[in-house]
Amino acid sequence: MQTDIGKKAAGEKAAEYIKPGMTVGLGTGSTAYYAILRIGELVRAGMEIKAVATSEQSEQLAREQQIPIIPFDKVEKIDIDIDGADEADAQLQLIKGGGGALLREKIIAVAAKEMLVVMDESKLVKQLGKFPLPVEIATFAWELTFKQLAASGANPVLRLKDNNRFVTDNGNYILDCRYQKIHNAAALEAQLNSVPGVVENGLFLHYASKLIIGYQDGTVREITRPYQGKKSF
Ligand SMILES: O=C(CO)[C@H](O)[C@H](O)COP(=O)(O)O
Repeated sequence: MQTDIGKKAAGEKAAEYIKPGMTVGLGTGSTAYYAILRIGELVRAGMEIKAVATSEQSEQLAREQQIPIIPFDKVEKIDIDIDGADEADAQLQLIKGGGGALLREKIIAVAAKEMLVVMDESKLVKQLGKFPLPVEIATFAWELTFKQLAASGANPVLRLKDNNRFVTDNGNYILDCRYQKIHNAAALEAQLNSVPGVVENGLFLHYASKLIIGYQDGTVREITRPYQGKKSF
């Protein structure tokens, strides 16, 4: 597929930032996939790293690639998190969760010193919101949470998979909220987080330190936020 050239270029470029001894967060999706494959090659060539995964799917892929996955009680720091995005703007604000892994992805992104976002050129937008914003919700009385979000103008749609309700790795549902344009992402994030039943939302506003954008000709462009000296904990 043509677009995979950009995804592959971005994923492989991100792996260049990994150094021996690092603990790496492994993202989820078809672009993070290419980073995980490349990291697997590095590991099999002898590079010693540790990793944590943002989904069961990525953990399984990592294990197939012989990447050592460590339990969370052994994590002292996460040096780099490499993950995809559904949309990103030039301020490095993201919408994530198209693959349904947003909660685990956000937990890892917050803990990582650096978050590298791998994406093809189609994901870079002037304004967030065209991609429906995934909101993970508790299954208990989900219909009421749905109504609360609908009343706030979110235009939610319950995510389905094979005609059944999509269930996240955490046992929750996802509402895809169709805003079309998000004018004040920080205010929207605060409003969503104030609704009981909302577990997490797909706005990642402050976490990305670098966008690695892959193009169909195989080149990459990077947009970097000045390093803030962020610690894991
Ligand atoms: O947030 C995600 C999963 O929850 C993915 O990172 C996002 O959906 C991008 O995926 P892809 O690289 O396949 O386009």
